[in-house]
Amino acid sequence: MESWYEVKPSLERGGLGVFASRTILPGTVIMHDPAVMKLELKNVQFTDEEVRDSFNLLSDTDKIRVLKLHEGHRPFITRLMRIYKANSFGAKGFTMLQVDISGVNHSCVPNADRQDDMENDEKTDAANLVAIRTIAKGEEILICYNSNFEGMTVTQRINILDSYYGFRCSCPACALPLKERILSDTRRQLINVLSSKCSGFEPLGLSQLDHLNRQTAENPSMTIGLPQFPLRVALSTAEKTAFKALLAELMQAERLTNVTTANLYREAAYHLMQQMSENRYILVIPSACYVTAWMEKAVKIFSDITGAHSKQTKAIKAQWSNWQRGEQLDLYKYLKLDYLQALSRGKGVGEVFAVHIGETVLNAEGLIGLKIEALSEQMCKTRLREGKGKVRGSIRSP
Ligand SMILES: C[S@@+](CC[C@H](N)C(=O)[O-])C[C@H]1O[C@@H](n2cnc3c(N)ncnc32)[C@H](O)[C@@H]1O
Repeated sequence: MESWYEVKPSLERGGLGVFASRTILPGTVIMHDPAVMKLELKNVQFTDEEVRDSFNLLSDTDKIRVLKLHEGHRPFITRLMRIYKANSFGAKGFTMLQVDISGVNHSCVPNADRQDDMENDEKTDAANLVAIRTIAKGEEILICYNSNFEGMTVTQRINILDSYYGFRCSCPACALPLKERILSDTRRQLINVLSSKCSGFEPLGLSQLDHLNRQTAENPSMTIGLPQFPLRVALSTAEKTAFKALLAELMQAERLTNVTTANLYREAAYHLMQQMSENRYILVIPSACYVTAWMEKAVKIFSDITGAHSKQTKAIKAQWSNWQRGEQLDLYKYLKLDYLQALSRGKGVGEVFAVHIGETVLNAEGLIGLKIEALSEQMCKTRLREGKGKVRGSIRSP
């Protein structure tokens, strides 16, 4: 099969870069690249001897491939260590060198992602280069070199890229005019707080990166990575809902939309449904609106990124229609809100905020229907306080 890419000089970034040789759709595996070297991070850092011993195990062809790689500027004594540091990627307790993927340049708003290869759910030592949006023929393929960049300000990203990779990033997120940059920095700081909390950790302390430079970069305190501490207090379901929805919105505003963003919307919708199911007999309309809007966003992102007919898009659509069969959402789907609004205005309810779902009744034609009562926000609060929406008997999870 014709290759998806070609390696050639990158006029915009200097050195070599990897370019799309034809249009690449989101989700495409552009490269599958087995690791040629893998080092365990036993004592935080590995030694020159460990790098050399690992290199000596390579075939002659692979040795030549490694020695051709970019050497970087960092002050290590041996050339092998400089090459390894400039081109390897960290993966929990290990670092690995995948020669072809290491030729891909960086952007803080990438169009591709380097992902660990999973075969039958088992992590292999290979990595895949996967398109995360449509990449036009001739466009440079770019990945983000640091998995924490989403939550870092422009200064923090610039300091890391200069200190460890020796270049100044000119991507759209780093080249923003001052006013927009301040806004973007604020969003990124919020992303750091929310993404840490949503993964069960206190936010990463990033302030030391504001003063990082090439001199301080090699201090052991800088190279051990940022420590993460588990959350002191676990998040409530309401916090999970709000944090995940806000995080997804911030990722979208920063043009970082990816499959994780879609999953955040899906999880926010799920947590909100969990809260709704605590008062199964009261349907709060804004809650149903949010669940619907978030699930529609999740479906759209999966469809945009992985394709309208991909396995992932089909799975999330199936999940959404399954959830819509849950009692409250099912009712929301069929509620004629305009009709309810007109009816309730006549009765002095004003804006319909919620409906109280009563028992099944027979109507004039003898047909079975649900007795639905429109509630204003105030009435809804009173009913909830009185526990009138509470589940009687067993509860079906969303
Ligand atoms: C892993 S190598 C990538 C391939 C490299 N361009 C080459 O010619 O082999 C990393 C180095 O590429 C360069 N680089 C990567 N992304 C860049 C960018 N956005 N702008 C300028 N230089 C970049 C830097 O010199 C960096 O240290």
